[in-house]
Amino acid sequence: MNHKGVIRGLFFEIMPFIWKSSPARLLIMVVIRILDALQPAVQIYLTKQLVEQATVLFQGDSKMLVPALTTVGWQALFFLTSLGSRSITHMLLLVIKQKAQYKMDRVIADKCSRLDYIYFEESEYYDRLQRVTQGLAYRGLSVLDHFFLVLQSVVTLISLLIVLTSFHWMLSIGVLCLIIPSFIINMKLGQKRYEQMFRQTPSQRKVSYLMSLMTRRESAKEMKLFRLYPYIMDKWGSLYWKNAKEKTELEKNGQFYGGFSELFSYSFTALSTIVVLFISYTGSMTVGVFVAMIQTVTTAKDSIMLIAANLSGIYENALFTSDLIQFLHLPDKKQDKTQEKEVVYINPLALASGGLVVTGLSFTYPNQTEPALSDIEFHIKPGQRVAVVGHNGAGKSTLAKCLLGLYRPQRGQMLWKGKDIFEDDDSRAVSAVFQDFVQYQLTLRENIGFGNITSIDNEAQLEIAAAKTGVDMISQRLPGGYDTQLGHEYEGGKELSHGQWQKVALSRSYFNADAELVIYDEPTAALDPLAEAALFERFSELVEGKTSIMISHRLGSCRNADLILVLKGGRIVEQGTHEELLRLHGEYAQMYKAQSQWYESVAVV
Ligand SMILES: Nc1ncnc2c1ncn2[C@@H]1O[C@H](COP(=O)(O)OP(=O)(O)OP(=O)(O)O)[C@@H](O)[C@H]1O
Repeated sequence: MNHKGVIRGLFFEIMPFIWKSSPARLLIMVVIRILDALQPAVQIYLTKQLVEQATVLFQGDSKMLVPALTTVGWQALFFLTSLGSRSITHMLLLVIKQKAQYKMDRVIADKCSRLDYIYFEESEYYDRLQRVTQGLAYRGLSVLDHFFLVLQSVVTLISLLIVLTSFHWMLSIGVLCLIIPSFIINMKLGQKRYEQMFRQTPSQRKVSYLMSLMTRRESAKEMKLFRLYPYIMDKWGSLYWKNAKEKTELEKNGQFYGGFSELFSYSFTALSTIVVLFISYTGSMTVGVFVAMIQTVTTAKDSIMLIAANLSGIYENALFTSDLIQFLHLPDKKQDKTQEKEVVYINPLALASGGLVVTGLSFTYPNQTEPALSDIEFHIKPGQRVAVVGHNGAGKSTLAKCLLGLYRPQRGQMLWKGKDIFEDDDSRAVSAVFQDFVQYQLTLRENIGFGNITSIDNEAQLEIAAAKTGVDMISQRLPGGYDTQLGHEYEGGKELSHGQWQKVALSRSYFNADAELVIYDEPTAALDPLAEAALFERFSELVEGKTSIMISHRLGSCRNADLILVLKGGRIVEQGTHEELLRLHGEYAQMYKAQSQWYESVAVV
């Protein structure tokens, strides 16, 4: 984003966003800050008064005592008012920030919910997400602090400039000139910090990843077993220090140029004092006015430095929030420019019989040249049980994700009951169990109920879904039954075995009674042989009335399927029933023979 874009984003997106999150509080803040900003001018006036009254008092005129004490009283009153307003604004700002943070986090989560799943497969996405969340937590809302400080300093400065101009116009011009070097230096530094953060995001992410390898439960087993700690720690350390040194280098430059700016402002104050001294030499000035002038110049200089620092602070933070703006402007649907507009022929007979019709489906992952799926064609009639088999990397999971509408294929069509899967997002009609299913660190009830969130409180449906996979038995052994917190991440959570978690994931898919198409990607990989056999025995009953697609490496489990699709190198190389495929003596027959031979040889041993 260029300078203009950053400023536009700040004024037309970030500021209105913050404003809308708490307009009344912000308005009160603005009023209090403006009143507060007039304080220095009033204090300088009162100091001048006090010095002049004290001078008269020192000359032995005791009548001046009461007015002098009154001035001290006013000073104390203003001090107390400013103290009160400071704590009010502190509290107001806290609530404003909480509200804005909440709204921003919601907007980000909402955006994530709308983005195509394919974004989540890209490293650039994670880099950006890290910058966005970091930018928000540490930067986005600091704009607000900087804004208020600028507002307050500008009002203070204007009031002081009026005082200075009444004394000598050159002093006002001099004060104003101070802003230029300070602003430029701070702005350049801010830009450099942002560029550095942008450059370092991938390696920062790697630093966090390496740290998590050393601290997280999932990796602890292998880290200890393979004695990886020293190696990973070295890798983490060198990357950590590479980033840290770059940051130190930048800050060193910052300090150097910052020193210049300080020197410049000090020279100005010294020069102004000399000018005021020369003028006072003419004898037209009282001590009170002299003190007031010096104080005005110093306070005005401080206001200028504050304005410069905070303006560049706003710019720097705006650079950080520009990532947020770009993130929020990402098109929800990832448009693939290479998408071919070729018309794909669809068999009208297949279409008429309903079910799932897939024609000419091709899909290539972003940043890849080789397609993961090419020219996939098949037809599944309503209620059929289909198995998808193939070697590792053949494209089975990719096909499942395409069928679930998670990936948008570059070519071809997938029609469910005559409607394009991608265009017609009726997610309630589809359910799935993924290879890498989620172990929600929440209650067992939620872990199952998430299969159909609208029915999460339906106790009877929960019992049925749990009974189908034996989760009802697991629940009986848990202290809080279905309301037991699962997992190890939070206090009081009960951890399940991987196979038990898989049963819970299966129950989740059964919980969606409305699902007409169910896709299972290796649903029994973690189950013990008895549990797996029991599940397959009842499989027909479990998926009764639904169309099901099961990806499995265990070919024995596919024997009863109505249709078996054999994938190889992203293409369907064979399709038919178990008997038909065996008769072909092709890929499937070879895989089946290899597996059954292994079982037989194990039996002989
Ligand atoms: N996110 C991704 N980005 C790029 N390429 C990918 C991605 N996921 C998978 N692939 C590639 O796509 C191909 C098909 O992968 P897929 O996961 O569909 O295979 P699979 O048949 O399910 O394998 P397995 O049996 O091992 O689960 C592989 O060559 C794999 O390297």
